[in-house]
Amino acid sequence: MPDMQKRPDHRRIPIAKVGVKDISYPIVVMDKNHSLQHTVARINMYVDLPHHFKGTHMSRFVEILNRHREHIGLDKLEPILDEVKARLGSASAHVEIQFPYFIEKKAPVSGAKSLMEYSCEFKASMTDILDFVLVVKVPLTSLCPCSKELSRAGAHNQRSVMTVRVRYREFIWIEDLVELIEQCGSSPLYSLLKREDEKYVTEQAYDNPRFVEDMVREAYSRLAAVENITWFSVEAENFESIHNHSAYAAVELDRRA
Ligand SMILES: Nc1nc2c(ncn2[C@@H]2O[C@H](COP(=O)(O)OP(=O)(O)OP(=O)(O)O)[C@@H](O)[C@H]2O)c(=O)[nH]1
Repeated sequence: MPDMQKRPDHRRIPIAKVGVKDISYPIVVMDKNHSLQHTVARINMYVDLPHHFKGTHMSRFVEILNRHREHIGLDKLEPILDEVKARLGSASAHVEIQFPYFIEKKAPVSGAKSLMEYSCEFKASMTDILDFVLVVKVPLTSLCPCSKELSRAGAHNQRSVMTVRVRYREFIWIEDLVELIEQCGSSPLYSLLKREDEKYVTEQAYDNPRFVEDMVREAYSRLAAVENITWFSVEAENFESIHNHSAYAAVELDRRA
């Protein structure tokens, strides 16, 4: 059969990333409290393509995933990227694994247990050495300090999402990152709250007003104190309840030298 992908291309334009996107696939993630957690990811896999080839071999990405199907997790990223580079004959390879991760939380007063979902991502690239970034999105409540100061009663508050990205030397638990980031808003979120919990989190948020700037500065201080983290970025987006737009802030620290 003819193989179009192998044919030459004469435009002299190399492609930085080409591959497959949004493959739904079961994976296994290390769970701090239950050793392993099975979840379903959306996976993207890319390679670079030199200018002289017409196309890449899309089927080979999926073949490689299938070869590791028994256990696709953090420890498999390096072997998968090595294999992608070798099978596709590329100089670089990238894999992005986005998945929902569940953490059991206890309501602050009643102790009622519930599962909270956190959107996470493993982003790994390989040229000569592996570059790995862990991404975790943490939803929070934020309450506006300005509104609290100005208003005779109440203060506007909203759901916020903080996105933390880290590079590190030694393994970091998703649970520990979530716990660190949850300290940075006005109050954490829970899936299940009884009335006594609702009173508690409402008052907690009122007692801890935070601008979006306060949230990223708080996260910066806490993450910078963790020596194991070599690079991080933090974004906060507050889905304002008095505006039809969001308040946003971002910070970054790079200690790789
Ligand atoms: N490169 C490329 N392939 C595409 C695209 N859209 C669909 N495909 C299909 O991806 C399929 C798999 O390609 P290959 O991996 O080269 O398949 P193959 O030649 O059977 O496999 P190998 O022998 O391992 O190369 C082909 O049927 C392509 O038509 C595209 O935009 N670019």
